[in-house]
Amino acid sequence: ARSVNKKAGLQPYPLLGHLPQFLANRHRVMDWMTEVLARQPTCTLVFRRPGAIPGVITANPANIEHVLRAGFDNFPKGPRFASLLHDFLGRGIFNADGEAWRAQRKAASYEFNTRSLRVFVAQSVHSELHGRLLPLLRRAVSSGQPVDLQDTLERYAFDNICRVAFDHDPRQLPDGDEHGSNAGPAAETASSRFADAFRDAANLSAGRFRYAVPGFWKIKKAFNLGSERRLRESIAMVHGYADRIIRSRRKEMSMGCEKHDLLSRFMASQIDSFTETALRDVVISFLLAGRETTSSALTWFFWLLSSRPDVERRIRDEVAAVRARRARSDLDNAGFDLDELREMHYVHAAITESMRLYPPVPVNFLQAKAADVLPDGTAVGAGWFVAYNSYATGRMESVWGEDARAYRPERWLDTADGTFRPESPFRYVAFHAGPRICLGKEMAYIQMNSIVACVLEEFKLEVDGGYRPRQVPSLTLRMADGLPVRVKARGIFESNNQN
Ligand code: HEM
Repeated sequence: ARSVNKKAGLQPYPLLGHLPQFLANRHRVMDWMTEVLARQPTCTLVFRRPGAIPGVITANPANIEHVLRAGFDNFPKGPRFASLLHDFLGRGIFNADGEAWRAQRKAASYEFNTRSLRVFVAQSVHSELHGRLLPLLRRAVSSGQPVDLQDTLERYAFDNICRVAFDHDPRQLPDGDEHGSNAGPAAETASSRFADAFRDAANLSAGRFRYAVPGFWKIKKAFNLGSERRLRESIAMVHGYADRIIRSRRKEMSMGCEKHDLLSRFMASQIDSFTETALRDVVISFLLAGRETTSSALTWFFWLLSSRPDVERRIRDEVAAVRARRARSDLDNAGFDLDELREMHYVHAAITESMRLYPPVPVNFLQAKAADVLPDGTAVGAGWFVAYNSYATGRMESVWGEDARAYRPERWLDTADGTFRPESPFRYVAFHAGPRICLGKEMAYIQMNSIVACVLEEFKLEVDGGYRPRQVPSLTLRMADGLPVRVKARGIFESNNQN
């Protein structure tokens, strides 16, 4: 009787609150939350655990709009969230509130909106794609060895975001002419140690969110034990490495060297107001934001696509049509420029639709400063957490209609002219919404659309039909065992109508 009841929603146990139901469903927490929220009268649950302050979890767009926009100042990330990530991120944009956040947001928004950054991003995406990712897939075709697509895309994204954030190349994917394993550099280098330490620091920091006894990590930290010791070591490695890059960049810039990456732009415009530690915090926040998000999005996308030849065919048709419209002088250009990517409405819709069902950031926590009442009437106490669940919101029939669970890129296209129609960001909350909406959204789409167009033009990625990925909701939604794919070349003479 205490499980989900259609009328009354999920009932808490005396003393134990919702903890027993939560623990019983831990292995499928996102789908469980979706079922629970779908049965709540307003897609919102007051969540109770013994000995902890309650909180609200919602998949209701009106509530989401309230906490992310109208009530923005009352719903910061808050000290609880900030303390978990502070050792790693300091007061970088991702982990800051109030004035510290506002100043960084203002400076970063300006830089993210320049055309020159967009061009620099497109160049970095192009060289990583054509110089490394596509050659790696060609080698996988020849060797017949399966590739872990999730790992490969994470390496791709890390190389890419490091270049964009501070013009550094950690070489997580080997160059096109380097042979050896399918992914990963042959020898351990300072760069690969940095990348490994970054991965550990991100995973171990995320692990702090998962303790059954919430503050237990603080005791381990005080005694420098186990995961907290490893976290301390990996953070020291990441910080030391980033500090060295920042110091040498300062020298280069004082000698008049002009660079286009985010760190150099920040240094050029904010040189007086940002200390070296503040610059490092900003860079690390960017690396974290760009590392696992696009790779998570594309991993789920390619998995969905592997059972949808109809969608794959429409993507290939659209990409071929864009190529066919090219002027003769451009025929040798292997990639797609920004204008061509903008013409690919179906590609854009197919990726967007995939993130509706598998948002890279599946849940996001805020903390109420003062008591408030949400638009659906839910009362929130001071200090409570308020989480919006993007995974559940993307699957609510009350938001998306009866076919909410179906993967249907067409729902994003104008029926008259086939152009992409954006949704309200409070219904489609994959990129967050309101004043803190993701700064890298456009950059992410340049990267994702380019990869999808170029990979599907040349290859077919096959996934074993029985493969059911297990989800790990870390900071991002990942597959516990990666995504093994077999890479097949598309024949040169293959018609677009075959898959
Ligand atoms: C598919 C790809 C991506 C998705 C789905 C995504 C999603 C999000 C979400 C949900 C947030 C809010 C997180 C929070 O407040 O806790 C966010 C913030 C942010 N994202 Fe993205 N992101 C993506 C790619 C990127 C990339 C490539 C960058 C490049 C640096 C980036 C930069 C940022 C930054 C700087 C913030 C913090 C904004 C602020 O707090 O003012 N994102 N993103």
